[in-house]
Parts: sequence; C-alpha cells; structure tokens
Amino acid sequence: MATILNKQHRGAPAPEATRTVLYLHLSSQPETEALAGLENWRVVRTHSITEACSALNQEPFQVALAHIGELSDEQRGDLERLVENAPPLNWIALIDAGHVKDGATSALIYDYFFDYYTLPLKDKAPYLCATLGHAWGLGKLREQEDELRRYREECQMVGASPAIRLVFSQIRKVAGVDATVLITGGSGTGKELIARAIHQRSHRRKGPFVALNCGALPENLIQAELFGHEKGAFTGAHCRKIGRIEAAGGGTLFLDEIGDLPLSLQVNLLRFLQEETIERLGGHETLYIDARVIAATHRDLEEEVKEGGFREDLYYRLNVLSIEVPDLKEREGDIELLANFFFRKFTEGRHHKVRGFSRRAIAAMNGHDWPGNVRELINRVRKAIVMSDNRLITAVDLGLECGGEQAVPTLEEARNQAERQVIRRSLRKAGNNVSAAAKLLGVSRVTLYRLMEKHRLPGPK
Ligand SMILES: Nc1ncnc2c1ncn2[C@@H]1O[C@H](COP(=O)(O)OP(=O)(O)OP(=O)(O)O)[C@@H](O)[C@H]1O
Repeated sequence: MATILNKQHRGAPAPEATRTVLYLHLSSQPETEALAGLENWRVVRTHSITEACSALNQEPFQVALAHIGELSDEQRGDLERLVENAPPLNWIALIDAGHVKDGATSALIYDYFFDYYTLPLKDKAPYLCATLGHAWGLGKLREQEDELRRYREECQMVGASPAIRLVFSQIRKVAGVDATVLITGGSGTGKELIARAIHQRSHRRKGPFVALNCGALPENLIQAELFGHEKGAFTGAHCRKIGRIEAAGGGTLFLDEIGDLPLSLQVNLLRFLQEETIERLGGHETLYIDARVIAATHRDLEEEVKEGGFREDLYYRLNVLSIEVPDLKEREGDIELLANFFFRKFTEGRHHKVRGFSRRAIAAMNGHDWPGNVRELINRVRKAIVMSDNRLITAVDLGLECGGEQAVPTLEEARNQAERQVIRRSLRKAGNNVSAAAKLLGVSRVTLYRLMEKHRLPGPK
C-alpha cells in the first residue's frame, strides 16, 4: 500500500504540507536522499506500478517522481502504460547512474517525462526542488484549464474571469448537496445555465430538469402549471394534467423569476418545500415528490420581503445555498471570449464572408455596459454576422457605435469598403463582363476574380 511521509524538523513544528508528489520506487537502490529535502511536500510513496496506479486512482496529483534503476522489458512496458494512461500529471525521472544510457529507458523518458535527474543528486538537490515546483504549478494551471474546458463542453458555459471562476467553484460545491439553491443576478447573466450545470453535476443528473418561468403566466394558470390538476378541476380542465413539480420527480425543478410568484402561491410552494408533498388541483390524493428546487431571480428578494411582496419564510427556505451571478461587464476578459465562442458557434459549418471581429469592435464591446448581459451579446453577434458587409465585424455592425461622422473606420476597413465599391461599379459599367471590368480597373481577369471572391461578389451568370 502507498504510505504517506510528512517530513518533520526535530524540535520544530511540522511545516504545513501544501503540495503532494507521488514517488514511485522502481530501483534496487535505496530510496533517494532527495526525498529528505522535500520540505513542505507531502510524499506519497509507492513501490510498484500497481501501488502507483491505486494511489493515482485515489487522489489527483500534479506531479510524480519515478525512481528508475535497471528495468526489465516487462517493467518498462508497465511503466510506459502507467505514464501514458494515468490522469495528466508531470512525471520527473530519477535515474540511477549507469542506466541513463539505456536506450529504451531514455526513449521512454524523452517521450513522456517532464524532466529527469541522475542519481546521486548531491548538489543538484535544490534544482530538483525547483523543477518539482514548476511541474506542480504547470499541473495546477492545466487542472484549471481542464475545468474551464469541461464547463464549455458539458454545460456550454464560457468564461475564465476570476468572477466566473468563483461561480464555477460554487456550482461544484452546491452540486454535491441536495439543498435548495437561490441564484441571483441580472437578466441574461446565465442563471438558467447555472441551474442546469448544478443539475448535471448532481446525483440527480439522470432525472429530469424541469424549468418554469413564474413571471410568464397569470396567477390562475401558474398554479395548475406547478401543481397539475385533475379532470374537471375547473372549466376547461378536460383531462388530468401533471404539474411541473410532479414532472420534476427524481430530478430538479428550476423556478425562474421566483420573485414574480404571486403571494397566494408562495404558501403552496412553501408547503411543498417543507413537506415534499403536493395535491393536484381538484384532487384529494397527497403525492410525495422528490424534487430538488433551484430558484432564480433578478430582483432583490430581501427588499421584497421588507416591503411585504415576498414571504420571509419562503425566502429563507429557498436561500439555503446561494449563488450570485456577476454582470457581464464585471467579468474581466470574458466578453471577447464569449463573443468569439458565439461567433464560431453561429458560423461553424457555414460559408460566411465574416472572419471575426475588428480590434475596434472588440474595444467597443469591452467598453459597453451590457445591460442585457450575455443574452444581449449573443443577439448583437448573431445580428452582426448576418448584416455585416465587412470581412471583420465592426463596432457599427454590432450597433455599438453609430455610423456617420463619429464612426471612423480602421484603414483596413476603409480599404476594403472602397475596393468593394469600385469593383461593383466597374462590373456594373461593364455590364457584368469580367474581362471588360478588369480592363477598367487596370488589373488582370484572374486578379479581379480573386477580388470578387474575397468580397463575395457574384460573377456573371
Ligand atoms: N457563461 C456563459 N457561456 C455561454 N453562454 C452563456 C453564458 N451565460 C449565459 N449564456 C447564454 O446566455 C443566454 C441567457 O442565459 P440564461 O437564460 O441562462 O440567463 P438568465 O439569467 O436565466 O436570464 P433571465 O434572467 O433573463 O431569465 C442563454 O442563451 C445562455 O445559453
């Protein structure tokens, strides 16, 4: 079994071990003296590939030391499989002198290892410590990047700013428990996306995710929508209808715009949260429903409670865990990231003349206030892709700078516009005859065809 070593100074309290390294001892020589110098490192020692495998399965490592002596072909094959298949981490080899020139081992190190040292270390020990530190730091960076990629791939959530990273870490924490969550934040900040991400990461992920916008329906309809009704419960109730709470059984119920839920229904929802039971409208049967509730609002519910518009007991019941979503303008660096993400999403697989955003457009996006947050950004990008006549989307295309005198185009934009105009004019004048138009422009036919393609101008029929 793997054992854990915490180095302790004699007479001094043990320094807090903040970083962990896996040590795999595959040599007939004794353990390297280097381990004694790894202060502030927690060393998990293993003495075979199997032990290393099980240690790697038990906890995440950023860095591992493999102490390599003479290896049989079988051992080398096992080591290769381990470093190739283990979760991504940086391996550093410590090789007993005399085995460095072993061709197969050096090829393995060259292919898979971050660095290597020959033993005995002697005065190279501080360098090993520094290498371990770098390898660990790089591993941490990779871990963060992996997490951002996972959010992008699994939840379609994009962002790398400190503000959104904090939200990601809160999602991770609340997903692991089954309590009610209240998500607050401006309109279009991604509250529903966050609720879905919590659901996907929770043990309920195989159950349904059912959403209801409490502000979208009149009071009488919302009650039937939430709790369902029996046949004949009211005029027009021609058959039994399952409500959203019931439909969310075994999964998650997302109540958007919870601040809009009428006071008369707040008490019903509170009863469900306390007793986990409902009765369909016009029904007498009490149904037990196991659904986790996530609510969201752009309103200040605490203020609403003070003003009597929202029940205090329901507020506390919903607000067991909370996530505050930052406005887009507070997410440093994310605007460009999101704009490019949506640009790729809307142009992928289609032939579009636009290639991306001009620098001025990016500056304008960064300077904009984004009252509609991510939803507004999506709409502006989508519209600009369709409407733009340029190769690069401009601030004007995004509706972030008015045209006319104020909007000074970049030199490239101006050149492109002028080029396009003059080609169009010459083609018109030449009755769409490319050879004649090329002559008017003083360029070859081939050049004109290339320019027409660049500006997506139709050729002669
Ligand atoms: N971080 C993000 N990455 C990618 N897309 C996002 C992100 N945040 C929000 N979106 C997208 O923005 C749009 C609005 O998000 P969502 O509906 O979750 O916001 P909301 O806060 O619930 O809005 P509202 O309060 O108006 O109901 C959706 O299309 C969503 O996919």
